[in-house]
Amino acid sequence: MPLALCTLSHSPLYGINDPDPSVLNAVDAAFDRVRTFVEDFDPELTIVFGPDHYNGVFYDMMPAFCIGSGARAVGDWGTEPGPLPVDRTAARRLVSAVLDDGIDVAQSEELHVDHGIAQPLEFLFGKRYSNPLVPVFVNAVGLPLGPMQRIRLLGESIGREIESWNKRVLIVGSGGLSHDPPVPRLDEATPEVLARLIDGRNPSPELRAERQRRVIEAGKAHAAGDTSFQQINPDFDARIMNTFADSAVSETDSWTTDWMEKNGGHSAHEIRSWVAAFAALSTGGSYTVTNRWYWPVQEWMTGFGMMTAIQEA
Ligand SMILES: O=C(O)CCc1cccc(O)c1O
Ligand SMILES: [Fe+2]
Repeated sequence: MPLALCTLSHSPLYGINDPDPSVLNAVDAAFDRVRTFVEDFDPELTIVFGPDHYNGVFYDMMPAFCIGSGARAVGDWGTEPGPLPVDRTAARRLVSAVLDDGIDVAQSEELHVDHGIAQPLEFLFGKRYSNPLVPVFVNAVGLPLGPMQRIRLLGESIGREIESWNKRVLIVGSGGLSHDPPVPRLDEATPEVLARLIDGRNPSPELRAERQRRVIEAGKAHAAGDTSFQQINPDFDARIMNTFADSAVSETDSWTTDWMEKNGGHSAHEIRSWVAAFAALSTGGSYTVTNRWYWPVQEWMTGFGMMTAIQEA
């Protein structure tokens, strides 16, 4: 039974700071194509790899990656709050299989996910989706991060296991390409920010609104040409997407955290979700990238890319 993949950038500024209609229409048309791709594939299960931005996972216990055998959306940036339709049995089997492979994955029976996982699901399945899924948190902002090889091995381990289930499984990878939005960082946190990075769950509506306002302002400034932000890097993004299109997933092992940050900005680590997704797809043999799109969108503060791929029969 074939596996299918779609990897896509996210940006909470979609629908808030929108680019020129010609760009927005092109992105929306691509989303329509991706949705058709998913409907045609008709997944029985969806595995979604995505990051968190200190809305659901904090430094009180920061795992490198964590499989959610239960999950709830925190509802940031207008995403729907509440429980996710997690296939607990499938998720627990994945945890066992990955541990058996010698990868010390964390498990959560109630993984809190933010727009990093909720936004692509809503884009793909609509607001109130009920199709079974397994969310996998991939640490991309809580530095320090381990080597890229580990995320590839995690993806491959998950890929081998789902391959053995003989089900139509859709693999989703969520994250921006090059981008550097104002996400707080441990190494420069004031005591007040540090407290939020350790224990920031259920912020007051005022605090959440203030954080979001800061990101919206940054997006506006970025779009207006403020160069104090690290710029979107289309060459870097093309290199990333070409690597996946060329089925060269293991080349990502040599990408260092430093290299990714210098060329792609701090949030470029979200590409780890794409690595996990393509690694999972690659375990069943060769795959074909059926579509790819890319726009550098200043208003959304990110290189915005999407790819779809299927296993070759
Ligand atoms: O709310 C936040 O902390 C960061 C929001 C954010 C902005 C642009 C692109 C992203 O991928 C992203 O996640
Ligand atoms: Fe993000």
